[in-house]
Amino acid sequence: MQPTNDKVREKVREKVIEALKKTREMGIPDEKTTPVLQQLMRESGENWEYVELDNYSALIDAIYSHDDDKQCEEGSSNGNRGKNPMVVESPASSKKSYKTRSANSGSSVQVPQKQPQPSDGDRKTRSANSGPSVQVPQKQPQTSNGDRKRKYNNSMSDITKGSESVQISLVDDVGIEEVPKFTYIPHNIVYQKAYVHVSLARISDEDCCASCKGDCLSADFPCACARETSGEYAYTKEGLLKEDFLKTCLKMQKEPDTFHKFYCQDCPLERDIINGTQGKCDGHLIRKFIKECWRKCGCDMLCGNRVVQRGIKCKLEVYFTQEGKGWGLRTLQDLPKGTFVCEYIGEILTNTELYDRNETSSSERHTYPVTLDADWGSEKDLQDDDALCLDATICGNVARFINHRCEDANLIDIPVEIETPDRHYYHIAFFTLRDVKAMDELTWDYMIDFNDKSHPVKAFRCCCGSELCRDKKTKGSKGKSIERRKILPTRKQPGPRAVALKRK
Ligand SMILES: C[S@@+](CC[C@H](N)C(=O)[O-])C[C@H]1O[C@@H](n2cnc3c(N)ncnc32)[C@H](O)[C@@H]1O
Repeated sequence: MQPTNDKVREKVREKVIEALKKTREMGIPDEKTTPVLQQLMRESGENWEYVELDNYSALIDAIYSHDDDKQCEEGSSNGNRGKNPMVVESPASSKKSYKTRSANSGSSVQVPQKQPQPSDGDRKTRSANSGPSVQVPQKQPQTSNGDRKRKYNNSMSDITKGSESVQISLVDDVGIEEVPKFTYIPHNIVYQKAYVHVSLARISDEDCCASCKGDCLSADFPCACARETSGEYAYTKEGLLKEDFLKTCLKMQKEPDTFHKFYCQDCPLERDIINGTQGKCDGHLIRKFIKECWRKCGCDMLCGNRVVQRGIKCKLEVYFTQEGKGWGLRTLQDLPKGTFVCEYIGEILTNTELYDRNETSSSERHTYPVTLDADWGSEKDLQDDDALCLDATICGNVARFINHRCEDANLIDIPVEIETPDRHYYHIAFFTLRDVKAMDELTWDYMIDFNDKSHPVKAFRCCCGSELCRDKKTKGSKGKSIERRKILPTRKQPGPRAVALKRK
């Protein structure tokens, strides 16, 4: 049954009253709020979710922006308006805009905003060659009423610089953070010594479906590429991951001890080069893989067994979280369970290279290396010069912003075999574990054992906010057995960058 117009009007009236109550609390009179609220509603497609977000921060910002614009215009007519001599503008930084977003459509309405007048000389400039960072982050100047700091929405319309088929925006609702410095890459890249052998000759006839045509999912029988998943495709016709597959992958994560494990004689993850010791292997899960059709297959690019290789399709946004986790990733559209979100992309390094990189680089608060399980179960034990990891610190994609959440994260990472028929190198793809609503943060469980006292490096203090957060002071409790990720490489001296998001 449709709600009546009266009911809708009543609901809107209540929402307006709530908004005015909030702005009055901040000493903003209704006559200032009302026109800005009306404009914001028009521009956001009447999206109250956006207006109310973060305790009405978009509305409050818009009111102050409106004030500043007026002051700018007055300054201009007085002949005072001009460029801040302290700011060296990059082409993108000169396009500073106040941005409204529609949570449902993911589309954005740009309201051009004039450069605010400099109140002091504390704006920082950015070099043009430091990755996709094109903003001029500013410290917050005082507003005219002096009691509330003016927020600036540092924003970028597309952090991918056109390298993905969708644009991915970045916003700083808090307004204080520098835009992250990194180079956006849409595909993994070998750093120097990592051995990744891609060649069509390595793909045997049994490892591809050369005789297929069109869409493998529509054929009467599953093709050779479905062999990995017991003769069934991992994807549905709608392009979602199948329920059963998702369930098993999650069970592997939650109850690793109920699955078969491989134990190495000389585990690369337990080597401590500094002390010259070798710990006992904890065992590695033989994980479930997705195998996608690829170049040697006869099907076409729109085949339903090619999802990850077609790249990001969801509307995503990088934003600055309020809980102390730094930047995070959220979806701008509702995502059904089993949706492919993005791959974890970075430079492919050997363990040794990662170790050397960590030794020479300055310590940073956030860490971005993820290990690949690398050939567990193969005949020879892996050495650090062979075992691979993905490091998104310098070069990476949007996945480098996905924060950790203990136990009830909404994403899961699943290994995907595409162009190499072995398990030495593969892709790490993120899929939704349940239906996710627009504007929800996307998170995955890094599987960190926060209680592991024996570990040389303390993981970050977790602020995931989950009721099931593992980073709690559990006196006398050893915590439950989890499939741990550990620091890579183990010979790294304790330091904040040494925590790798490692799966064991
Ligand atoms: C892969 S990065 C995620 C993006 C990062 N927040 C940023 O600003 O670039 C991993 C880092 O984010 C931070 N982080 C992720 N999840 C967190 C959590 N639940 N609590 C606190 N910090 C977290 C930690 O500093 C961690 O080393």
